Amino acid sequence: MLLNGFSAAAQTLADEGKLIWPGFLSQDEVRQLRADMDARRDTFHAAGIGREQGYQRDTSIRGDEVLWLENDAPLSVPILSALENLRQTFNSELYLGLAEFEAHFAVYPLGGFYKRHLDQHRNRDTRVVTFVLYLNEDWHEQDGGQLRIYLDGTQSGAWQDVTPHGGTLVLFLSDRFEHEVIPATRERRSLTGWFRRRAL
Ligand SMILES: O=C(O)CCC(=O)C(=O)O
Ligand SMILES: [Fe+2]
Repeated sequence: MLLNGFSAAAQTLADEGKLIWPGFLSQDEVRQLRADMDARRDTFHAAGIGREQGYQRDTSIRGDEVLWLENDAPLSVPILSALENLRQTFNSELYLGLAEFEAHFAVYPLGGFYKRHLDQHRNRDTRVVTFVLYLNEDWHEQDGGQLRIYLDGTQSGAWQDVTPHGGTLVLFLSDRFEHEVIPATRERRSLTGWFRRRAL
């Protein structure tokens, strides 16, 4: 796991609003986290959209299954403490006032997708930075499953596709980039979450 370069990552996030970081985890670490997911596979549930009264499950919008992780969940790779260090770096370098993070494992079944969306909930904008860490083995371009990041607000606007190679970490400002998950021809896994400010 890369434990340096966090300051440079903060700078890129400040300059560009996003950061693609291939090789954040080694393939061996990816395998270990996949095993952690497998051990918890029975406890995953269909992901929803919105929160509290607005919460709903809608498989026409997203088709993944998730397992929320406690911040001290015992995993084979200390990824949660690395994310905690990243949170602290973003605070000290960028004054983002990130109070905490939330994270879940996600599994998209074959053909699964998540339609274009913004990660902030309409009534509670506490999500500041989104992170997605891919946990796939031997992913190829033709397997699909790209994360499509829209670079401006318009439907016709340009986008950037990220192939979900195992070990790649993606970070972006949650209120800036709409994005979607393109269907894949195989199961697609990740650890996804958000650095958040405290609700006012
Ligand atoms: O898995 C991805 O690439 C992105 C997932 C996502 O957009 C989300 O969970 O909000
Ligand atoms: Fe998202």
